[in-house]
Amino acid sequence: MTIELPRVAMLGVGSMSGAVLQGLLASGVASDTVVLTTRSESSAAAHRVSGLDASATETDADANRAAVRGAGLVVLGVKPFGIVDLLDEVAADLAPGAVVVSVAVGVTTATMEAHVPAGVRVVRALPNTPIGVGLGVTGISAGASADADATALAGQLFAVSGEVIEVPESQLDALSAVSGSGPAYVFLLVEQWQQAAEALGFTHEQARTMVQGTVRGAVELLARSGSEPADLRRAVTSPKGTTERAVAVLQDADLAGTLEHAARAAIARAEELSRL
Ligand SMILES: NC(=O)C1=CN([C@@H]2O[C@H](COP(=O)(O)OP(=O)(O)OC[C@H]3O[C@@H](n4cnc5c(N)ncnc54)[C@H](O)[C@@H]3O)[C@@H](O)[C@H]2O)C=CC1
Ligand SMILES: O=C(O)[C@@H]1CCC=N1
Repeated sequence: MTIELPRVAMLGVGSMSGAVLQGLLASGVASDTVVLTTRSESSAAAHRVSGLDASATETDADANRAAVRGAGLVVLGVKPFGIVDLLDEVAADLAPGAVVVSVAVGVTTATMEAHVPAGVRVVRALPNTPIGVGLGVTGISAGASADADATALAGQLFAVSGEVIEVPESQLDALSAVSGSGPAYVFLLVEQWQQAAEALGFTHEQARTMVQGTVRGAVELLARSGSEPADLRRAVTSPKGTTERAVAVLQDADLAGTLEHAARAAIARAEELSRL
C-alpha cells in the first residue's frame, strides 16, 4: 500500500513515533514528506544521517514551531504530560485546517482542542510498537473538531503498517491497555518463559530458540488456520497427556483474570494522566 500524504511534522520522535516513522518509510512514503523534531541533538543528528529533516529543541528553540509551519498533518509523540505545553508552543504556527494527531495515552481531544486555534482538526491514535515492522494495531478516535476527511487522513499514517480500529474516544484508553501496552505483556511472557526453560537446564540460546520459535510458530498457525485459539489449544492437549497437566497449572493461575486486572491498572493510570 502506498499513500500520498501532505507535509507531515512529527514532534517528539522516541519509541512510539519512531516506530510509526519506520513503518511510514518502509511503506514507501518519501522521506522528504516528513520533518521531525526531537529534544536531543544527538537523536536529531541520527535521523539526519538517514536523510531525514530533523532538528532538536536543545539546539534550536524554534524547532517545533518551524516544523509545523505548512504541515497538513502534525503528529505529537511526546509524553502525555508534555502534550498541552507542546500545543501551546506551536498553536500560532499551525496551518489552518491542519490535522493534529496525538499518540499520547490519557490526554483527551477536548483537552487538546482547547489549546489549538479554531479550524485545526484533532484526532487521537493509540498505536503499538510493532507498527515499526508493519504489524501494528492502532486505535483511532476523532475529536469534535475532526471531520471524516481528517480521521481518514490520520488513519492512513497507521494503516500503511498494520490494523486500524476506530473506536469511541471513551474506549481508547481501554484499547491502549490491551494493544498499546500489549507488546510489553508478550515480551514479559517470553522473558519469563525463557527463564523457566533455563531453569530446566537449557542454555540461554536454546531457551531463546525454543520459546521464541514456539511463539512465532503458534501465532502464525493461529493466523493462517483461522481457527479459534481454544481449538488449537485442544489439538495440542492430548486427553490424559502431559500438556493437560501443564495447562491445568496455568488455568489455576487465572490468566484471564490477571490480564483483566493488568488492563484495568493501565486504564486507571491513563485516567490519572488525564488529570495531570
Ligand atoms: N511506547 C509505546 O509503546 C507507546 C507509547 N504511546 C504514547 O507515545 C508517547 C511517547 O511515548 P514513548 O515514545 O514511549 O516516549 P519516548 O520518551 O521514547 O519519546 C518521546 C520523545 O519526545 C521527545 N520530546 C520530549 N519533549 C519534546 C519537545 N518539547 N519537543 C520535541 N521533542 C520532545 C523526547 O526527547 C523523546 O525522544 C506517549 O505519550 C505515550 O503515551 C502510545 C502507545 C504506545
Ligand atoms: O506505557 C505507556 O504509558 C505507553 C502507552 C501505551 C504503551 N506505552
